Amino acid sequence: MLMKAYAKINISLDVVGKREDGYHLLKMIMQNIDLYDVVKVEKRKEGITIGCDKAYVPLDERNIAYKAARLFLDIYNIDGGVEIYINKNIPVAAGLAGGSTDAAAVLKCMRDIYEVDASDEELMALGLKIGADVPYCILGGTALCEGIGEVIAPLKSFKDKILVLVKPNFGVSTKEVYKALNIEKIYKHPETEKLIAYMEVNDLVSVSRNMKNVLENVTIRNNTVIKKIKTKMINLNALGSLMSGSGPSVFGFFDDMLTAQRCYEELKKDYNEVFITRTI
Ligand SMILES: C[C@](O)(CO)[C@H](O)COP(=O)(O)OP(=O)(O)OC[C@H]1O[C@@H](n2ccc(N)nc2=O)[C@H](O)[C@@H]1O
Ligand SMILES: Nc1ncnc2c1ncn2[C@@H]1O[C@H](COP(=O)(O)OP(=O)(O)OP(=O)(O)O)[C@@H](O)[C@H]1O
Repeated sequence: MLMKAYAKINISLDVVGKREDGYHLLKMIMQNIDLYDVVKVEKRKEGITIGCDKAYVPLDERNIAYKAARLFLDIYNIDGGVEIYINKNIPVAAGLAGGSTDAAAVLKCMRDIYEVDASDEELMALGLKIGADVPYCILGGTALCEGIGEVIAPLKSFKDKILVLVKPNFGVSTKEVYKALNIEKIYKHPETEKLIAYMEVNDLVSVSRNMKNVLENVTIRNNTVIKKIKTKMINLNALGSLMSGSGPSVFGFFDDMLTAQRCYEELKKDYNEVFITRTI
């Protein structure tokens, strides 16, 4: 079975508290984009094997898709295995939920191929054991995510918005970014309700001007290139530009394809991983 596993961007990301176990309480607007890995899952008599077309992705139990398969087999008491192959197009350690979306696709494929009668909610609860972004990746689309990411309310679709996405030539550790955040020192929080209202009336200009991610300043502190990309995008007529998740990927929204194309061409001169895509 083949499945597209879509990347996400954060149109906003707010941290509103901290749990006793150190996990942060969030309020964020998540949005799928038309950039995806292709995940192939096939039934096997026993064992879990992972293959991938990119050498830098781990192929053993460190792969989050492996963890998803292991958990699924254990929880549903399945006497069998799977062979997984990932065509990796989503940049890694990028703030785009690349691993989480693969894990979500594996859970959904295994539900089908092993004919397990599990609801999306049940799969989301299972996904949460693997990572905080996995429940959203199971549902996808446009959504407000709270809790540590697992309390999900679907929002009106915000599809077909053009964006340019740049992944600078380094990755960041989500764990380290959250560790370096001082909640008391968050200077400006996103106005999430206002953003949702703009999204509901498809007002891309106002959404772009008000996007905010409180992790941005943390990641920028050690990686000034993020600021540089944001400025360049704005100078190339992006309506607004923001870092996604814990970074370091940066995206900018555009009114039209021609302007986006121009920005894409310029950024391509300096960065290897540049994409022109749409929200879906
Ligand atoms: C930055 C985001 O991508 C925004 O969607 C997510 O919050 C991160 O989700 P994720 O990568 O699936 O996170 P996990 O794999 O569960 O956790 C990685 C690390 O990030 C930190 N973490 C994650 C989620 C959260 N709500 N609070 C946290 O403090 C924890 O230290 C954890 O050890
Ligand atoms: N299937 C997978 N795809 C990509 N990376 C994976 C996968 N499984 C494990 N990893 C490892 O997970 C780490 C984080 O990669 P990932 O691409 O998921 O980060 P991310 O996009 O920043 O995630 P998030 O936005 O959820 O924080 C990397 O160090 C990578 O080696």
